[in-house]
Amino acid sequence: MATAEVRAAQAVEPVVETADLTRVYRSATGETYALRGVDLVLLPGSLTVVAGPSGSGKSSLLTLLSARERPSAGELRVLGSDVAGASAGLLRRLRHRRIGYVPQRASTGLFPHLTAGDHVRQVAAWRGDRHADVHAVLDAVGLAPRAGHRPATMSGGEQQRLAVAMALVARPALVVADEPTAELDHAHADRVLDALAVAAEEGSAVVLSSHDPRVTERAGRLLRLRDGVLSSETAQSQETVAVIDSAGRLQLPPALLVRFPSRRVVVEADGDHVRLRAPEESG
Ligand SMILES: Nc1ncnc2c1ncn2[C@@H]1O[C@H](COP(=O)(O)OP(=O)(O)OP(=O)(O)O)[C@@H](O)[C@H]1O
Repeated sequence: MATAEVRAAQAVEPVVETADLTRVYRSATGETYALRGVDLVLLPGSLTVVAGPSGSGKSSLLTLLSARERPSAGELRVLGSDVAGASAGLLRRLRHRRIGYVPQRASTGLFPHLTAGDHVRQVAAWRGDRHADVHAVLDAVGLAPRAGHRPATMSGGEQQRLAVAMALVARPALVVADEPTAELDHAHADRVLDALAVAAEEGSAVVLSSHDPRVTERAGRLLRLRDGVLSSETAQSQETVAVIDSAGRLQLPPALLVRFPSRRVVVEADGDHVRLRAPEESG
């Protein structure tokens, strides 16, 4: 008998929801399908790692999830906003106030005239937190001694850690980091991963991309991309956490969905548990 036990928890609003998400780059030489129909839900308090070979679509996915670009097709809701239909102004406010983003090349998000401390203070102000503990945020990524330095006098790894500090200050609801440990030694990579994990524990939805096994093994949830398609998903805990939308619809992960080929389910309530069972075959 096919059954699936789903923890009866309070419905949690997803931070990101995608359906059939597609990204096509068009150029004079033709079209490149970077993402082909990605279905994904990111919940508050989660740490998700996206892995996959070079060119598999990781940066394209993270750019969309951070509301930096619009999808070519499919649905993308970020913090309640439809990214395809939202105005440019609304997306800019969303990015400034509620989304921390670490670009693959950290230097692209830095201002030459600001010190490391000023960068973090500026982002905290965008997020409406003028009393953020800038020293603590820099210290979390091992950058407190560099608070007075400008980007030109910082190494690539220091700039990357500064980008992480800017992404994390004032605890945005969504943190998106594109290979945030690529330029770091093991000790600093661990420190950055610790800081990202703390953000997830404190309620942010954190999603990062990486090739590094040291990063992927720390993922609460590991998604593998291949040729723009999500090829597998692994959760560290064995618990199945599904999403119930406001209309009461339950989205089962693909591994459970196959247990219900008729797309019909018997729902049984038993104390604290709700049990989903495939109906008996008739005739
Ligand atoms: N601006 C662009 N114009 C045209 N094609 C692009 C553009 N950006 C990415 N692509 C293509 O889209 C596909 C996915 O690229 P993407 O950068 O998302 O992969 P990735 O997994 O992040 O790679 P890497 O690990 O090397 O950073 C690749 O085939 C890439 O060449």
